[in-house]
Amino acid sequence: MQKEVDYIIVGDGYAALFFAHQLMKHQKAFVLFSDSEKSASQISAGIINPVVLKKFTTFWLAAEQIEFLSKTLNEIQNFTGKNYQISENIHRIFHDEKEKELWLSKSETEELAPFLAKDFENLDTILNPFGTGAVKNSARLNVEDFFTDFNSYFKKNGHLKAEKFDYAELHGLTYKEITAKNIVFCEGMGVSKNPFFKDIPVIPNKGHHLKVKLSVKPKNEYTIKKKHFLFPLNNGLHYYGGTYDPLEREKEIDDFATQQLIDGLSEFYPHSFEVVEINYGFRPTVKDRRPILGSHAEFPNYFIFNGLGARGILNGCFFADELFQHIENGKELMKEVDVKRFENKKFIRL
Ligand SMILES: Cc1cc2nc3c(=O)[nH]c(=O)nc-3n(C[C@H](O)[C@H](O)[C@H](O)COP(=O)(O)OP(=O)(O)OC[C@H]3O[C@@H](n4cnc5c(N)ncnc54)[C@H](O)[C@@H]3O)c2cc1C
Repeated sequence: MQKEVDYIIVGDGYAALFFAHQLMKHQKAFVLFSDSEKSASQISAGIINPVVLKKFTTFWLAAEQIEFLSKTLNEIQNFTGKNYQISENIHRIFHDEKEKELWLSKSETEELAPFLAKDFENLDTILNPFGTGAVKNSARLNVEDFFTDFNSYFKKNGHLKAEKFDYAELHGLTYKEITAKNIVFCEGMGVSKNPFFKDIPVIPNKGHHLKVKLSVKPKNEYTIKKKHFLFPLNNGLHYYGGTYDPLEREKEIDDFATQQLIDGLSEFYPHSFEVVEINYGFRPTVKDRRPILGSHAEFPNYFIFNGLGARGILNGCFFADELFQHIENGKELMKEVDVKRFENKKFIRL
């Protein structure tokens, strides 16, 4: 039987789920295609962080994105019954006194005052001779429950198509038995197989994380950051990651990245730990570090939502609304994120 919907969403990561939430909120009919592969989103740390922790700077729209995420997670709670925000601030371990001074001076600036706490702390169990600084307004997403619950919600409400979207079966706005008004492609690095958007320059940046069993657990369970993030999971294990391995493209675990993580953790965790699990994923990144949104030049009802980079949660949440407002209400896209910025470049065939 033929089915008519407002939207088809292709993909099941942060881009797809935050866009789906906009559709749920505005009572639009939709189906979402999920190929059930573990997405980069599902292996992400879930860190919500307004500060670049190498240089102690903030980034484009950080404050607006943090505020919007909090509002959105409250709205999502109305559908799934849970709020996935874990309000645990990041504690950045200082490498030396100089870094501490830099943090302090930055915390006086108008831009960073809302984010950099001035009272330093010394944490138990780990090595932090120069102390740690807390990032105010940082938090964490309960990644596992977020994806499990959305999946159940989609199943229960008839939104989920648990299959790979086969581009050859798409004819205009009809896909097999489904006809849609719009199609939003949210495939992360899977975009390279999409005949309509494959030439958009989305670049993979591979990342690994470990799940570890710590022999001595910190008394206060903060999110701790030195080279990577360490934080507790629900099951007694800790998450440690992730690496940035931009030159790696193989779909397998890299020994080098694994060792980098073991060394990184050993640097500040002086007790024994056991590596229980290793995972990897590919961040969809863009050279200009801006997401990619907008419609296809020839097929105006085909949309791309990609390029979320290392900030899938903040970018995904904020720009899902931008894209929805653009499609439904004709709101102009910010030029920084509009897919049109790639038009007229010779490597693009839009
Ligand atoms: C180790 C690591 C740690 C990270 N930590 C954080 C973090 O702490 N905070 C943060 O904000 N971000 C983090 N990120 C970045 C974040 O994961 C990405 O920005 C985000 O996952 C991108 O989301 P996406 O929805 O665009 O793509 P993806 O998460 O890759 O999702 C796309 C999905 O679509 C599916 N798909 C593709 N083609 C098809 C098709 N034809 N049919 C059906 N399904 C299809 C894919 O299989 C995939 O499941 C991390 C990334 C990594 C690798």
